[in-house]
Amino acid sequence: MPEHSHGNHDNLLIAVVLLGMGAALFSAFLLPGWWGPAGLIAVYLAAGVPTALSALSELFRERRLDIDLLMVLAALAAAAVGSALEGAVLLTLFAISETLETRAMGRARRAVEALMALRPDTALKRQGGTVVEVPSAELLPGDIVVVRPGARVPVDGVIVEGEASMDLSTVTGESMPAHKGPGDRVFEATVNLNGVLEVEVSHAAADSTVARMVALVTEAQSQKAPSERFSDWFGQRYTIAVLLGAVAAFLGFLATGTDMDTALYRAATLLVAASPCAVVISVPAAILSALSAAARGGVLFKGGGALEALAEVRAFAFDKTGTLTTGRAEVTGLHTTDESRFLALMAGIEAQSEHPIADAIRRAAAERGIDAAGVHEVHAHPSEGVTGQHPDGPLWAGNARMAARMGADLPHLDGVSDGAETLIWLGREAEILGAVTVADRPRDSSRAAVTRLRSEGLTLALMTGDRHAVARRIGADLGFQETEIHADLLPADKVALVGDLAAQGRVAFVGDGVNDAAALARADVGIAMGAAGSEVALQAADVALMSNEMGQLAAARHLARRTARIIRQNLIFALGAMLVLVIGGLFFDLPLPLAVLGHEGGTVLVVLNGLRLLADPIRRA
Ligand SMILES: Nc1ncnc2c1ncn2[C@@H]1O[C@H](COP(=O)(O)OP(=O)(O)OP(=O)(O)O)[C@@H](O)[C@H]1O
Ligand SMILES: [Zn+2]
Repeated sequence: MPEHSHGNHDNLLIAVVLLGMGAALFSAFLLPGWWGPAGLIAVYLAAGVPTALSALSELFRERRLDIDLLMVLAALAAAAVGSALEGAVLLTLFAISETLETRAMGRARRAVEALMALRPDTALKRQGGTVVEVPSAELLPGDIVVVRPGARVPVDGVIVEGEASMDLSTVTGESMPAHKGPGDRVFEATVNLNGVLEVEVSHAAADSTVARMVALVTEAQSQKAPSERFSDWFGQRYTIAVLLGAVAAFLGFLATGTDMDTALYRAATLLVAASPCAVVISVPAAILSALSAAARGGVLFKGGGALEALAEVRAFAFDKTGTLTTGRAEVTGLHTTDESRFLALMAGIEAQSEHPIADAIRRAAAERGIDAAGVHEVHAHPSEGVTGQHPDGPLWAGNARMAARMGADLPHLDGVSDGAETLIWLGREAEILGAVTVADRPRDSSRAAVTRLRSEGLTLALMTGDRHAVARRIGADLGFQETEIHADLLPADKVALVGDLAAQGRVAFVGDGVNDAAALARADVGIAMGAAGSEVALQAADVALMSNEMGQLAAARHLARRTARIIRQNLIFALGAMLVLVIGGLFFDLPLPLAVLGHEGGTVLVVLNGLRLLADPIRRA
């Protein structure tokens, strides 16, 4: 809690404060004795001195006026006019509420670190013919570990043998188990429900997905959201104003004939009544909780700013491939005279590409037992295709735009050229060697998510580098209207379109981090899907959905809006309470202990209200 950095009242100090307060009250109301003054001194020393010291050091070192200084001043003023007991009540309640706040905020902050505790300490590592138990931290990429049924996976890796249902909820927030088999990635801390797996380690424990999630959230929590910057700024200005106001009120009371002691007491009451602790802590309490709740549901916000921006988004723009669609394309047709040579060249030129199209082509070749030809000097041309050198001469593979760049005239292929599947041509300079159609299908969760966002009155857009016919087929399937579908886009076109949307309000761009980093960056909120295991997506976005579950999008937006609502509630409540207390102090002789109770009680209440977000069930929304 750097901004509300009340001194750290540790347990011992709190115990001394409570004991001292007990003694002072006992002496005041039951049996007077030396323990009364001793108790008061104990309270002032244990609660006041550490706070005063840290506030003074902040004042001189960072030139910041800590709100807590107001509390100490008020307590001293109370003591000066002979109301030391009331000053002690103030310090005691202050110390208690500080402790509660610190605990609560710590809980919100550490909710994500709890994920770390789920990582198994040891792993069963295969060594020759046997299996030995080793510390997970010592596993290296390439090691093979055995994961028994019911066990948590000790590292990030790829399954080499075995199949199992896996509970991925710790990473993705999805409660439905997923089936995983050879070649699939598995993540540290997820649970193998029923199979025996052999997993090849891909990352050391220190840079596993879970470790990176925790690091990202911790980083996010340390960043200030815009409204947080406001409440800080407000806290600073306002603290000075309160100090001056109390002095003015003191002089005012004197001028209107109040005696010295009463005037000082009432000024001290005002100091407490008007101090803005609750206002300052309203925002961080809500944001810390929301960031943690989201992360446990598999949604990583890169900071409070992303959370606040998402609450205000008016338009969602979607990338198609790998976002609305599964990104696992299939080759659906070959149009060539020599299929094996064609596929060998295609697989060769696409050997390095990470585009889903390339993956589909490589799989199609592998299924037919065709080896990829050796193609060198391969260059990717975003949104067009790839070029390379084969011993027989240069090669290119790509769409109509790529063909045009090569000066090739495209033949008309009946039922294909005007079909609704992605069409990739293979050519050598101006000569066409053949074509392949590739189709991808919408994710199961896309339609419901799109419908839901639309029903909430948001503007939607589909943006793709693919051709119109494909975009229209997928778009219509998902309920996009003709005018919302934009195809044949270059990455720069996506950026420009996002800019157009941004003219009407905040825009979120939802992508997969492949070829759309610029649009993700241009949008007010860049959201990456399927970020578990994809470094690019994690880096490029403001919000990363660990799973491929589109439903998380609406859930994340709900959490963001709920956070904004709770922040608003908190601010209104905090300002309202302050107003009531100040009016009480100015006109109704509000006793100091009541002002303190109202002040500290209000502060604790806004923290607890913020903490409600910690329970937000993002994964079920
Ligand atoms: N490696 C590649 N091989 C062949 N063609 C490619 C390759 N990369 C891109 N293309 C061509 O460029 C088009 C646009 O690609 P781009 O990556 O911009 O969009 P996309 O990922 O297919 O779709 P979206 O924009 O919806 O994500 C593809 O449809 C394809 O025709
Ligand atoms: Zn306070």
